[in-house]
Amino acid sequence: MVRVEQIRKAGPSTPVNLSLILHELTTAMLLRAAWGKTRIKNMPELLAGVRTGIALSSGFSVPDLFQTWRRSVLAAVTGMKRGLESLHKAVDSVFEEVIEERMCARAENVKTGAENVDENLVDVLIGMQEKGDSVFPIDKPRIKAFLLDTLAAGTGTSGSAMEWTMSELIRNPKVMAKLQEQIREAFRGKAVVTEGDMQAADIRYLKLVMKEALRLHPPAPLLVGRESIDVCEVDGYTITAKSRVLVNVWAISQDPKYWDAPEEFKPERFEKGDIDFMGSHYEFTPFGAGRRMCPGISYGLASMELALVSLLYHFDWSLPEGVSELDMGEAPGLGVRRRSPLLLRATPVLPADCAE
Ligand code: HEM
Repeated sequence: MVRVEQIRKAGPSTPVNLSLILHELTTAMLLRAAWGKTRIKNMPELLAGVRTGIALSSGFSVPDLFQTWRRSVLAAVTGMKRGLESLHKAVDSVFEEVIEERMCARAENVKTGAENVDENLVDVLIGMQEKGDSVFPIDKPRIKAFLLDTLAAGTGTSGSAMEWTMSELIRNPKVMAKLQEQIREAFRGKAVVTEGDMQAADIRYLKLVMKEALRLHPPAPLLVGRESIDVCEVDGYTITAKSRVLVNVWAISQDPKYWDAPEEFKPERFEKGDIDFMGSHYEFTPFGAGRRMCPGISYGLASMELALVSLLYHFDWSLPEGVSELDMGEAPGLGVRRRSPLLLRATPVLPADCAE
């Protein structure tokens, strides 16, 4: 799971770039689930294209302010059209190759009568295309759009959630110590912690820590933009029909109207009460709400739990020598990423030590 060996190799005195490790990990995990491999050719181009797509599809853009023919003219003038075309060029050939490869593998399996034991998301989508669904027909462009959506929505978000959680734990050593104690107690003596171990253990404090990190650092702070269907009034402002609406989850989840000492990292605030992130408590919606709510919530939470447990079970974490305070600044942009990479020292803790 987490590159425990890679981190261990760095030794306790060399800081590891945890931001990089976590983002590579989430991308590799998603690629494996989506199309069955963790590395592909043109990977940097693909990931750069995905980032461009996120930037172009989120936030404010001048063409959005107009609803007439001016929108398409402005899209050309402001470079938005050019950006979308280069994004298409970067990602389309990669997706084309992946789909072709899986189609050949499926055809080969049919020919030889072999079972597809490693079925992945692309296989499932091709299967749906072959069956033909009259209500929700799937064709190749839709498969590509689905892959792009999953890659864009599922990698940066999980990686960012993990790196902010580790950042808050470093800043709050008592919380880190309490969590590590529970994790090491739950998995006493195990050489590695597996998904099965995690399900059996159900470490409640970890869930509270993750909730609190997502409250302070929601990875998609403005959610996915909505369009109003009818004219409506909010706080005395008239919102016309077909307006682009952005919901500022970041501000809402730090609003003192709903949260006591909102700027403090206090996982215990979730101990009592039933606030969860399933979209029915509007003061806390890091995964959004309603029909466009994150469909990857279970996958995202499970991978976050497993990565955090591995990091906290196997290592003690500290700031690099000579650094007394962690930079908690956010990078400009619409995803809330750290301004500087998270560099930390990792001191290995042997499973045998956890059994003491
Ligand atoms: C901690 C991790 C994650 C967080 C915090 C997160 C958060 C979100 C949020 C806030 C939205 C927008 C919801 C709305 O507007 O109501 C969203 C949409 C989405 N998420 Fe996630 N997500 C995470 C992980 C994932 C993963 C791992 C996947 C895929 C495996 C995924 C797939 C998607 C998809 C496909 C959408 C819909 C995009 C669209 O509507 O076009 N997410 N996510």
